[in-house]
Amino acid sequence: MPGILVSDDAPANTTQFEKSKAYAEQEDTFFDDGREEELVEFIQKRSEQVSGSPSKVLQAIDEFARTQKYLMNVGEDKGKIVTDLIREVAPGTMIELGGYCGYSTILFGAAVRDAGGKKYYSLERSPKFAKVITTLVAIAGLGDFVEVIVGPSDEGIKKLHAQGLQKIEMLFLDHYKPAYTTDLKLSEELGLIQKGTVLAADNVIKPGNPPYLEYVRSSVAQKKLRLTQAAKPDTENFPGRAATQYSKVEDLSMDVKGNPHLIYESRLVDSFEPTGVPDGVEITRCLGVDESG
Ligand SMILES: C[S@@+](CC[C@H](N)C(=O)[O-])C[C@H]1O[C@@H](n2cnc3c(N)ncnc32)[C@H](O)[C@@H]1O
Repeated sequence: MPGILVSDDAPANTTQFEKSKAYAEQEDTFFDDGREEELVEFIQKRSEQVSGSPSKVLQAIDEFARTQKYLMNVGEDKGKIVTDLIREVAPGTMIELGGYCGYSTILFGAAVRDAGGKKYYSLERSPKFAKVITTLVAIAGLGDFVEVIVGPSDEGIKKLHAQGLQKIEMLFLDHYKPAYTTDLKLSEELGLIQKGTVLAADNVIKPGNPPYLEYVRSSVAQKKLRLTQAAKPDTENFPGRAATQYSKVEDLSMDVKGNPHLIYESRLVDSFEPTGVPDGVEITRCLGVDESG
């Protein structure tokens, strides 16, 4: 494929992609066409060998995506960026937006558990995919550690807040691309984003997420100024089919303003999609609140 750096032996997260590990190419229709059920069958057939081992279940999911059909997982290279961060932050709880078949759920759930954490929440809109996550998480032995919350992410965030969640320690954003910004602003309004909160956002290069990058890289003054201007729909400025990626444009509230006083420090970590296509993870840390008014 053009534009892809390849090597047979480079380790993950260097400037090169190890092509022997590439997933099957992404087709025009690349999810919800029966492949998720095929994956469950593939893993269940191997359950004796992989049961109770997150890393073995992940290897089996990778094997399916390499030899059978593409899966829209975060993959090994970008996954390592986030697991390294989990080891550093050691969050008590972590939330992901968009769980799909549970690859990130198992990879990051195990990392949070191994770092001494208490719970991993996976917010997944599709009841069918939520069932796949629950099945594979149970095979990996993480059934008691992971809670899957079925429904749109904004409802899941509000539910967790209503149940007493006071702060988001770590958030992985990997769902409907325009909802990254809206859900972050909602979390800000609920007071869940505080000094020390760490955000990891997938796919900020492929397919890209210009509104999210603009928001987390803005100063407090820039965010305050933008609030005085007319609001733009969150589906604007998306490349290709990113805005409609999950079959239809989701309803996103235009009323969510966020908290412009939160100070962020944000940086891109370059990496690769599991197919070898260049992508990156945006890592954002909340440094506190600007009290100057
Ligand atoms: C790219 S996949 C997630 C991949 C997963 N994080 C992994 O790496 O294994 C995106 C998922 O987000 C889900 N999704 C889309 N919009 C959503 C929303 N508003 N709330 C929750 N989940 C959503 C889709 O159903 C899909 O399963």
